[in-house]
Amino acid sequence: MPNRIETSAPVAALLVAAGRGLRAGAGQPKQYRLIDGRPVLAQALAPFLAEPAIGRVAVVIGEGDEDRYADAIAGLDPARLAPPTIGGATRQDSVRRGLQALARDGFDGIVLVHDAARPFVSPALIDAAIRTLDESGLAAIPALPVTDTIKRIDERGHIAETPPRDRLVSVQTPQAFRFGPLLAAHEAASAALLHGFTDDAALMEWAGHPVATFAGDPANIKLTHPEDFMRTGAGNGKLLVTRVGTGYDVHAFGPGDHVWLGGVRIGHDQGVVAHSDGDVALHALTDALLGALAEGDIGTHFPPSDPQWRGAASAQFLAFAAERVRERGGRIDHLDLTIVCEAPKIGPHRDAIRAAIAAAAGVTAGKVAIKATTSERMGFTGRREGLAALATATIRLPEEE
Ligand SMILES: Nc1ccn([C@@H]2O[C@H](COP(=O)(O)OP(=O)(O)OP(=O)(O)O)[C@@H](O)[C@H]2O)c(=O)n1
Ligand SMILES: C[C@](O)(CO)[C@H](O)COP(=O)(O)O
Repeated sequence: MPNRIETSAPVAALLVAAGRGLRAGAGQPKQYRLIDGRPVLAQALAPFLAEPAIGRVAVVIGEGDEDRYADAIAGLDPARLAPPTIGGATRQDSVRRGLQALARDGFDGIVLVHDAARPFVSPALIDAAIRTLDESGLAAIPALPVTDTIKRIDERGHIAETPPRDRLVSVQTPQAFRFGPLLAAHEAASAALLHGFTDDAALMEWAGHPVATFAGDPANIKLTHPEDFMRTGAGNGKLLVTRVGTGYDVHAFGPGDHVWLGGVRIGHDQGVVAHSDGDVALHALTDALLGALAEGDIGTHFPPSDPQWRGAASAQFLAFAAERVRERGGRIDHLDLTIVCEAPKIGPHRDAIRAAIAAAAGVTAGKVAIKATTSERMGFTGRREGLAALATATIRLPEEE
């Protein structure tokens, strides 16, 4: 826990929330959508309201968003929350209007400008912003090294330049500034009819001020596109609820020299009697996912009567079910599999099976558990007449209406 921050000047936070969220879609501004049942804006505000060094928190909202805003902040401590300011057509305009409102209230000191669309901002990052600014001067912003190679393209989309990567960073918010110079830079840019600045540090650079950096946080993403909401687990802005499905499959042994289990070909003195490749593990997992989705079973989607599935690789069945989870705005939390047979031995193939299942389902291997057991020579598996698999799938799906 860092020490309480002692600053040389009062600190305010300005959250810009006047955008329309057109790239994220979903019919409403993204800052009012829910993640884990809480509005994005409320999540972005909470750590600023909780920071004792911040004396005032101001929000810029879109015209007509007053009711949405009131709903979103219900339950937050209103004591340090200033009445909202109405924003402008661009982020730059919205920040300027927010700064002007703070100036009208007589504020001067340090201001942290933050995107309401970054709800995962941590107390540690806010702390770093204030400390770095207080120690370094007029402007301090969070920066992360880029991991992709960045190129500049020409108007035809052809590469014009590949700048050396070791000096490139991507920058986030909160960005911390001395209030007076930031407001002056905004006013000057506006007077010069320059409205294309995509962050506030760029205005300070334009005004000739040095801008320091401190370490950004990879978790502090800006929700921009629908996939960003998918990654957070916030399918369509609805609360995600956990659903569990189970699956079971058996196949009789028959002539052959191998079996397929969990997408892995395992040499054996018998094969299995099946329409597809007879992979009981993948069939049980497919049914477990379809059960959690309440979308029928493997036979509903891949009827054994359909010749196209003769000898089919069962990984495609599991991949289909996993894709259905994603198409419905959900995510797979865990896949648990038990294979029941006297032989072949599963142990030597466990890691390969785990990796193959993870690849087919599009999850990390850490979300796949593989267990095996004999049935102590009892029943059809004990008599080596066939093999069986049981599976459980735990997923999260947007709550039903
Ligand atoms: N006129 C605007 C535009 C943007 N923002 C805010 O600036 C932040 C970053 O902008 P961006 O991600 O571009 O949000 P939107 O403008 O809402 O998105 P889009 O461009 O897809 O419509 C967001 O918190 C957004 O609400 C703002 O206050 N006023
Ligand atoms: C301010 C910002 O979040 C820094 O990365 C970014 O520039 C905002 O860009 P947007 O196009 O307004 O989302």
